[in-house]
Amino acid sequence: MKCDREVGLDSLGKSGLVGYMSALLGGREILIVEDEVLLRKRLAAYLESQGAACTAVGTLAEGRNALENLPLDYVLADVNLPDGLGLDLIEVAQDQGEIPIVIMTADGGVAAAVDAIRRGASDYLAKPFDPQEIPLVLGRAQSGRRESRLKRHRNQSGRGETADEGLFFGDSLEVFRGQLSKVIEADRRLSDKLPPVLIEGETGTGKSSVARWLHANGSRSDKELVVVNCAALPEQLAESELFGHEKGAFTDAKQARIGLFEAADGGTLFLDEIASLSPSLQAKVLTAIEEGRIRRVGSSKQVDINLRLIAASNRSLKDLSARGEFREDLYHRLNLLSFTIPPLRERGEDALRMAEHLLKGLARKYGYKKAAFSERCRRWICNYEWPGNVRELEHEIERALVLGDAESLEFLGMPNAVETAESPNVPLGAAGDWLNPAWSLPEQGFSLEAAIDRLIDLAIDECGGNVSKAARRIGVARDYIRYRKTKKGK
Ligand SMILES: Nc1ncnc2c1ncn2[C@@H]1O[C@H](COP(=O)(O)OP(=O)(O)OP(=O)(O)O)[C@@H](O)[C@H]1O
Repeated sequence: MKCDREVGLDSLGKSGLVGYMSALLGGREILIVEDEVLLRKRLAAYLESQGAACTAVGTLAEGRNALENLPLDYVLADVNLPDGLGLDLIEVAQDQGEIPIVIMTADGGVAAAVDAIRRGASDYLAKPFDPQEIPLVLGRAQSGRRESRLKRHRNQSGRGETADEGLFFGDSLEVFRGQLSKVIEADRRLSDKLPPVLIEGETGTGKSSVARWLHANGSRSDKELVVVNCAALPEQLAESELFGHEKGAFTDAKQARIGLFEAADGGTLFLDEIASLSPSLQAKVLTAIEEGRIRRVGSSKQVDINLRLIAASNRSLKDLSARGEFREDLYHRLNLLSFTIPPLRERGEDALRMAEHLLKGLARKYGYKKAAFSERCRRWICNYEWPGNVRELEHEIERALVLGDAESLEFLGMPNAVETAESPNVPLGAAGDWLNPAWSLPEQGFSLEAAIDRLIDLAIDECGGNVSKAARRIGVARDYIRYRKTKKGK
């Protein structure tokens, strides 16, 4: 965490560095708490030469007093002070409006540095250090503070209307919303060891959106949400991506790295398309959930983790496990709190309400004050099958808004005469229909994008979740499937 490892002084260039320092330190009030007189004076002289105003003291009591009474921007504190530990100032700095505090540790004081960060220090400087490092460390501390503020702000607003605003439930998902609220209530009571949640539904029905909603409205919203598209994980690296690895665990493991489970510790891990994981990884995920522990690749040690796991699948895990294509034990573990989001075509008039909700957001995004669907388009929204579900609807609206007449929106490929609500629905969503040679393009149009996605899903499904095999089966590169999946995930 020493600054020159992340932001090289050289990389700023001399004039850039001078500008950077004066912008950072000019007019700033900095408290130095250091009992070594010479170092204290040197630091103060350097910071003042950069335009900062310094208060330099030598004891914990003086440091506490200054923190409680002066309007400070930053604090630099030594660990060992004659009357106690400088680490005790971390809490005081936080109470005084989260003033960034950097701890100066003695030579080789790694344990103190780790302790300092754990207790909430912004960063540390290991002695001896070059005073020129200070502005960079303080700069990082300042942006870290900004980020945590922003995050808190987002979470606070996400807890109320804003999180709801993004997601439209409507009448058809009202029961579902009630169930999700119950999960959130139960979470608040449990606080620890939250049971996993499974969300199933066709592609584009909103599984990822619901996972984000659950996180944003839940008790862990101030912690990380780590999203993993299991279908896009490179096969050979999937285990180390999920669980991390030790240095030298495999040829390219030049450094030890934590995995996504550890990254999500304390927060939420969302495993999208969980059925794409190999059986051996499914077993490891099960162990992680049940024991609350993971093991990095190449390590003999286990690491405790405490997270909320949300898994999603656009294929029924029950069916897959009945066919032996998904581990039954993992399915049962996930099935405890499971929800299925219905496809858009089964949500009745909510399809139109959803379209209006999406249009509102998109019109705002593109700066349209007035935007509305044509009457024909409204009928089309109610009649069409929407095999790509909400995603397809959203893309159609966005395309129409950008390319067409915003005040009377029409979708590309919409037939001239849109039937009334009584017209029969053509089952565009089923894989067999458009693969059948006797099939012809239906009057009301057809989504090629959704057809490609469906074909890919079908291939993955038939190849037991093995993406490489699926790619060979439909004659495309594995990367193409990953590209489509990543594109969809956006
Ligand atoms: N209830 C909803 N309200 C508002 N927007 C929604 C809703 N459901 C889905 N969307 C939008 O539809 C798009 C697709 O949703 P999402 O990615 O959550 O679907 P998904 O089921 O996870 O898809 P996939 O199975 O392909 O991963 C997103 O842009 C999302 O914002």
